[in-house]
Amino acid sequence: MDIAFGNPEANYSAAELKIREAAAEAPDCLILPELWTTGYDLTRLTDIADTDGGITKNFISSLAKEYGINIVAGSIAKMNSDGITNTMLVFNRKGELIGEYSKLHLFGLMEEHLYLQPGESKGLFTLDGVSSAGVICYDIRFPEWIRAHMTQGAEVLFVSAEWPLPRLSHWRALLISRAIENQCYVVACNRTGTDPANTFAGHSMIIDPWGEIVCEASESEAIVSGELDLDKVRSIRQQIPIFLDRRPHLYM
Ligand SMILES: NC(=O)CCC(=O)C(=O)O
Repeated sequence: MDIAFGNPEANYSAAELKIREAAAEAPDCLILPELWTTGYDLTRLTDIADTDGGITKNFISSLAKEYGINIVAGSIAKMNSDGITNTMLVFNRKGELIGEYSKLHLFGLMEEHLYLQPGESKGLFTLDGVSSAGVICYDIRFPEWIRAHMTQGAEVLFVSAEWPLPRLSHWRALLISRAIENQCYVVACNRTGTDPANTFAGHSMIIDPWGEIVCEASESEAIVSGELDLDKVRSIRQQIPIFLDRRPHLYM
């Protein structure tokens, strides 16, 4: 989706329409992009961040429950007692909040470090019995961070992003690499449109554990969908058993 700069009201309305449109197809899971309620209006976050994520939690929880779908609700600027974090919220089919992950690596080029606090813990959660991980945008440049999730059994990596167009080739290459090296599905959602500083790349995509693209959007707004065959993860992990062949005691 495109994101209205610093305008949560407009973004909740737009997201609701899109969620209802996508939910009509009865998917198992939906994913939204990074900072979808505010965009990168960082200088105004103290006014527009969501306190404890309360508004977004109620909003997404009721949609997840209404349609009986899992929602990886991208990330939002969440106002906490000790600052603002860029936080992913994950809801199950009952509308229960089952995962919360704050972006670990803040992206200096977009001045995140000046306005946001980094997270301190992993983004692991289980959806419909599937062990999954969620990370945010710049995090995909840190393969060791993704690996730390995969060694704990994750089979699907969800990525929410606001990734700019000039680095579209990095977006695609990094996501495909994370899928191949971890033999996992990558389900990645990136915003489209522009803000005062950037034009964004779109190209939300799903990649299978062999590195093949299951579906990919263009630079325009779109709802793209694909099917995940988890047996594929398991058979590739048996065929080329990288998790057994690792020699981590020599890696430091
Ligand atoms: N929002 C982000 O974290 C952007 C990361 C990015 O553009 C990159 O090149 O890395």
